[in-house]
Amino acid sequence: GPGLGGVIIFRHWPGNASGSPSQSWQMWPREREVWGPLLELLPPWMKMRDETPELNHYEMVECFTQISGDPECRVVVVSGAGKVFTAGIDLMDMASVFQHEGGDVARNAWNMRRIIAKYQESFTVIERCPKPVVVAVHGACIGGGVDLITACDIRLCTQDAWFQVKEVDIGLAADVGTLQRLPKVIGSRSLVNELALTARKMYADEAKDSGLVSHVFPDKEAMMAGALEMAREIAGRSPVAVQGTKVNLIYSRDHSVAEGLDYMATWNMSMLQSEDIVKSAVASMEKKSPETITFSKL
Ligand SMILES: CC/C=C\C=C\CC(=O)SCCNC(=O)CCNC(=O)[C@H](O)C(C)(C)COP(=O)(O)OP(=O)(O)OC[C@H]1O[C@@H](n2cnc3c(N)ncnc32)[C@H](O)[C@@H]1OP(=O)(O)O
Repeated sequence: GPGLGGVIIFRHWPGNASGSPSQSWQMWPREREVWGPLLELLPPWMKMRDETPELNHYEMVECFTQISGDPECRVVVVSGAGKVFTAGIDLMDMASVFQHEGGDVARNAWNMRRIIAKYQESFTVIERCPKPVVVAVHGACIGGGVDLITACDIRLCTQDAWFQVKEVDIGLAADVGTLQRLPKVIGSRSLVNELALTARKMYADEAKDSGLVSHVFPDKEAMMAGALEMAREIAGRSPVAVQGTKVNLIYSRDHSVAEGLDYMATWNMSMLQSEDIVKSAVASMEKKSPETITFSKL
């Protein structure tokens, strides 16, 4: 939107018209106006995604791949529509995707591995997107929802939010990111283990105390206002600086300090030559906010 450098909001709702959850993604009407014509150009198999659970991951991968390469977009806000943020995987879909009718174990297993990797990719694509992703959680955030939010950069929630690593309750070890990313988000390994092994609910205040979320808002309206204000602040800063910061934070999380510093030096040997630095330094000396600067698209 004007002045924002592009904030795109996608909503994940856990209830279809009849009230039962589905793994569908919906754009806000304003975004649909922009993206609608493009959706018409998609091949038919992509339009089948609501009916074909195994294809659902394409929506996330397609969406974030487009965002990654879209110079108009500088930051993303993900929120949920309806009663809760997300009820996690559609248990009805899961039954059909994972059921087996005989066949060779090795071939079944190989196929299963391929399916799991596709599901994993639908959240890894968020982390790989160089644009920061702010996620705003209200109500329940269950199972796959925790996988999703741990791949985001900034987590906000409402006072009524709760989080549940539910997988052990449905007989599986979480396999699309929670076990890998949650320990890097929450400082206490013991708490991560407890949440993942008992599937107990964690409510907003504990989520804040543990570091899972950085802000708790009284209600969804206040949270969305806070999320959009945060997005506005990020979008108002140099995209070279912002995207370089996200990429290097994630690289450093997964590498030693020495490797991270080495990567950073290689990164900034070109990025420090950006015109954004001169513009930002001049504005800073003139005591102007970076938001007053017009940065070129990236
Ligand atoms: C490769 C694998 C990739 C990802 C794996 C992810 C693993 C997970 O996500 S595990 C978590 C799975 N989710 C759940 O177990 C959630 C179960 N649901 C609930 O806890 C509750 O329904 C609720 C979301 C907290 C909402 O509660 P409430 O407001 O009381 O509504 P309900 O009456 O319970 O539900 C309404 C309606 O929705 C159906 N439903 C709820 N959750 C799911 C679901 N995950 N999948 C399918 N259907 C669900 C529920 O059965 C009700 O249906 P009716 O037809 O109206 O009875």
